[in-house]
Amino acid sequence: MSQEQAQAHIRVRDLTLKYGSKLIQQDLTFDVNKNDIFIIMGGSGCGKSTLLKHMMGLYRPAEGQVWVDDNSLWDVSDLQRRAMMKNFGVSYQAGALISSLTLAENVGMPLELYTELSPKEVAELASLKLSMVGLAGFEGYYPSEISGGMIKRAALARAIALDPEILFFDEPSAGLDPISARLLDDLILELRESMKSTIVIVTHELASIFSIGSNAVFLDADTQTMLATGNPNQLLASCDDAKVQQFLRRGEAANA
Ligand SMILES: Nc1ncnc2c1ncn2[C@@H]1O[C@H](COP(=O)(O)OP(=O)(O)OP(=O)(O)O)[C@@H](O)[C@H]1O
Repeated sequence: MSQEQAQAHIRVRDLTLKYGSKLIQQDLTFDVNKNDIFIIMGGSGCGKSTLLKHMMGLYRPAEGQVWVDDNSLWDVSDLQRRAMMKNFGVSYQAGALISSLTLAENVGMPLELYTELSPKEVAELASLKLSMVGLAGFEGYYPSEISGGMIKRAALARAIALDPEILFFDEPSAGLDPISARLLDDLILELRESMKSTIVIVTHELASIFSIGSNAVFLDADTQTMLATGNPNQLLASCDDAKVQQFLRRGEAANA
């Protein structure tokens, strides 16, 4: 293995997450490897979205570091951090698309904001990104005119508009029926291959966790820290922690 492969893409070290004085999570230390589909999992309200926002540079941690390659997000200048964040593509659970803009305009927005491309080039690139998520021909549609699954796909197209090295998705398949959720999982796998990106996902969909997750961290609300990290299938097979087992077995007897 070369040295480049040996170093994790994102290294979270001794991270403490707080809102004001309210502690959410502490002592978080784990690695996200290049090309991982890394799942942040855990029960409701344990701090998954909060961790994601800290990893993407939106919130400054109370303690600890988030390293991306050789740079610690909060130990560089604001300018450098913004440059690092240009390599991040983001899709949130809610409000993913602007309803008054067409799909092509939604996807083109980051290109208009962050590049010097001409309107024609923006339109062409937006069209290409839409085709990458199976939405060729839907450039002129408004979000209200397409299905929930297509909206999620368009949100992913917008997240990949700038060819980011790292994609952060918060509950990408929330609210979808199982078949549409499965199709979205397939798409995420395809994007990982075509973009060669590292993907960090918040989800509590067990089907997704097991089918696309290559690596994961489990957060616990009671102890306010992580109880496990690793491949979800391996955690299911060999993690000793009862709460992790209970979660991965959908609440079925942890001692089974
Ligand atoms: N901006 C905020 N200010 C203060 N507290 C917050 C803020 N955002 C979230 N919280 C609190 O932090 C805790 C963790 O929230 P977070 O949304 O990160 O959890 P989660 O694991 O993603 O939850 P869910 O699975 O229900 O979406 C919750 O108690 C929540 O109420």
